[in-house]
Amino acid sequence: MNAPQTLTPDATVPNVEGATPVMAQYIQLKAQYPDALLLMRMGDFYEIFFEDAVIASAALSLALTKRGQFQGKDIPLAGVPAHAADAYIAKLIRLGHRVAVCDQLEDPAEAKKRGSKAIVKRGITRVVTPGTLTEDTLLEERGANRLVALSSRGGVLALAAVELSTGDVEVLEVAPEQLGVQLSALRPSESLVADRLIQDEAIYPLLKMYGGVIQPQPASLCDPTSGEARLLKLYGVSTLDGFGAFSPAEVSALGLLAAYIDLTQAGKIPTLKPPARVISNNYLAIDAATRNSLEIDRTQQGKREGSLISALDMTVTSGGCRLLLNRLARPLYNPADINARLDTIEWLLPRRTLRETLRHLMRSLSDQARALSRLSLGRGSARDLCVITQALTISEALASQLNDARHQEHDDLAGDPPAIPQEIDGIISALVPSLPLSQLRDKLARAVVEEPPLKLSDGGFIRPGFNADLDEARALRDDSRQIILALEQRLAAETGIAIRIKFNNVLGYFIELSAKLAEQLQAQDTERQFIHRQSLANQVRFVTTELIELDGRIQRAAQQGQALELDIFEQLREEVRLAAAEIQGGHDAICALDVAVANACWAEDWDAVRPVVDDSLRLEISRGRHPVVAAALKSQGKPFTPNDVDLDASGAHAARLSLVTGPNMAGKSTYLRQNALLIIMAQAGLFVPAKSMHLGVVDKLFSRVGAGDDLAQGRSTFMMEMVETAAILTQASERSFIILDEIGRGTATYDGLAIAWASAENLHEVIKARTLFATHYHELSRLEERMKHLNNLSLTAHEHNGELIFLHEARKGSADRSYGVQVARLAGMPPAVVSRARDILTRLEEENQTQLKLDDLPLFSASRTPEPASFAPSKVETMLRSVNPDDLSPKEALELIYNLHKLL
Ligand SMILES: Nc1ncnc2c1ncn2[C@@H]1O[C@H](COP(=O)(O)OP(=O)(O)OP(=O)(O)O)[C@@H](O)[C@H]1O
Repeated sequence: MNAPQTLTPDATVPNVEGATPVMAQYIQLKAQYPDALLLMRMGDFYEIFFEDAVIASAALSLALTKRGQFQGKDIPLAGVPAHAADAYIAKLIRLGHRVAVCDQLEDPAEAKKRGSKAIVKRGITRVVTPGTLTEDTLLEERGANRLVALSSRGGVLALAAVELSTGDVEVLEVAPEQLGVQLSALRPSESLVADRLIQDEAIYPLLKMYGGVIQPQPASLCDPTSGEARLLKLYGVSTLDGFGAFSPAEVSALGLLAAYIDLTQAGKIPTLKPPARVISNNYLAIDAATRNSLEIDRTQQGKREGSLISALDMTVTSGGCRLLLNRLARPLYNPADINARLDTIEWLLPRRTLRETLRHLMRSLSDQARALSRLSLGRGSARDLCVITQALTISEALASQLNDARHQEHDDLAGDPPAIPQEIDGIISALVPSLPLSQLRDKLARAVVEEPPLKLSDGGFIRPGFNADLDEARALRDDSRQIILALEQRLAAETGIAIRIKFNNVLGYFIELSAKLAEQLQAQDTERQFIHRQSLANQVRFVTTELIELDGRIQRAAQQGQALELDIFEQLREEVRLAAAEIQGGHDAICALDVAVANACWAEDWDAVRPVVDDSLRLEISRGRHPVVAAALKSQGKPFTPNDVDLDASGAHAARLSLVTGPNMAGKSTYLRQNALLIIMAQAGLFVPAKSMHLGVVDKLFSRVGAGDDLAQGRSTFMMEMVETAAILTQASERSFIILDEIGRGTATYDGLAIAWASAENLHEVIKARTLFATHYHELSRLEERMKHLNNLSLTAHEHNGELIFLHEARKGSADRSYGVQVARLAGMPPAVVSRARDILTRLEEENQTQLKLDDLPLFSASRTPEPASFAPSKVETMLRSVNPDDLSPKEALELIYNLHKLL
């Protein structure tokens, strides 16, 4: 990752003395964006000069040459062909650079009219940064690309996020200890952060880990009043009230986004949805370490393959896939909202033919959201218009399929029509276009050819018959070509020489003859009809007055045709832009439909069921399966053993904490993770791989499963383990779900056992959350006798003729041994080491080294001594630390006092 740099236009006037006009233009533009690599369009190339050329040539393996001198030194030069620029830009972005793209703002012919020395007008058309990409070629198809802004006002921290390619904007207030949860859920590619917050010791490491490329922002940009003004401009509204009430911190963060969009899009305004205010309490909180260890969207090695999403994803559109990812990244908390999603899947599940038809229709869709965003940013091509047309047509077809299914039911069943899920109802209304939108769709279909060229400049994308003026210009151009042909034939007949008329961009139309024929022509051309234009090695080129005239006519017709096409494109683009909100609504509906259909298909394939989700404190799963491990085993033709879990935080119907023991490799980790993953799926509103599941919603999910070293932060494995366990013990509530795998194993046996024991007691007695606690400390199983709401589970294995057989079955009771030595043998340890280990083990067991007098210990509650003085900063201290008194207005200072008071 690059070191943070500022990306702000610089107003300093550079010294261009002695530079050629083009170089002066380059230097002036570059001075405005000193931190971005400047690519300047010159003809068919984007040229890069000076230091940028050196950097880009090394990064892109380009030849580094020179062009002229400036202030007595050679000017380094590198260049990339304009048609391939996107690929080069993508590479630079991936390497952490920012790229300012400078384009020609007029036709070079226009510049020539101002005089032979006049240079073409050029300007920065956009600054490409990781979080503001919109080009398909630069984006990951199935992932979100977010830009976030982090700001604080009056002691309140706020995060705003935008996904430019789909127009989604979110904003939320976030408690400092929840920043990791929220950042890791958003996974931004780029973060705009108020300068002051970067200095904050608690915040910077989180940004470094989850924030993507960090862009510090000066305090002046964080001011909420100017932020509000920028937002009003961005949304084209006169007040933000229509979007809801935002706190000064939220407005400040949104204002940072607005400023950056303005800067990087060179003033072009994207069509964004109104900012959605995220209430963190409406979602299941999953902290970053838990998210990592559960491998929701990628494995710990960073791969999609092997993650939860890769096992579940049967979506057929990229927007649907992004939505599924979002839903898994941020599962819901409110049972009613969860059940609304589940209703949809339940409705779709038995309707297999309908599902197949819907999938078939959706499969042919291109990425409509991204096409729309390009069009609103003044980019995009005729192909993007086709994407919109096709999406609107398919939307209607999808709506009519859903409607038919609804009516069919009505006909099939006597009496009242069955209730259709609310979500499906909403999807249908969003998919049926309003009259103006369906008229726009028809117009687009009439206007744009079926397969338009990639680039607008290639022309030919408007259908014949759509615009009379265009048809006329084209007819003239085509007729003229006929006339050229006729002229060629006439001249050939007149001269007796096989005249060939050719065309190039420099000369226009010309006659080209071999040197020998040219000599013959000139010899017989007494009237000097043929004017010499150019001599090449073997060819000579001529023109005639008639040919020059014709050339002019043809070029004018072609230019007029092209200009007309571009005009029509602009008009259509504007009409699409004006209809953007409705088009986006339809797109969102398709994504939701895709996710629901995909999960219904997945549920059918995997025999998944609808979880019963309510506000109890239960977790009861019968024959649950790990979605990823079961799929991996199935692909190897191996079975997966389903397992049950039964927990109740209230302790009324089942244990609150299950201690899971069992030999190595017996499946403890798989069992723990499987239950956490099923909770995530259920709260994301998805069917789950089990025979049945009853879940009282979980507020926070914690997983402490095999942490790795975090050497970058100077934390050892054991330290990481303790940091994560501490986070659980301080943040979990009765409504949380916790999985703890072998805590305490990274230190000496007694220390580890003592920590594991005390943690288990604390979870049972104080936190009272539903917990699965896997351990190799078999001594802990004795806790079952001492604690009312704790039970023992074990994953068993049999030893048969020296062979270990794993049953992978979670049963009541505890395991007596770990079979570690046998597992070491299975892993291929040298036989001598295994045999020696066996001897040592027997000896140790005989000596009963770990036999402790633990039964004499008083219970946790009884042994609790007064809490030692806490060294961690209090919430009041944290809030005070996060403000800079000099930044506060009197109103904000007052607000801060109120916020501090609330913490008491
Ligand atoms: N329910 C199951 N059905 C079938 N195979 C399973 C099941 N659970 C686990 N396995 C297989 O057993 C292997 C080991 O499982 P896991 O890592 O969960 O064991 P463990 O008890 O946590 O081991 P250790 O104590 O050594 O960390 C898995 O990779 C998987 O292939």
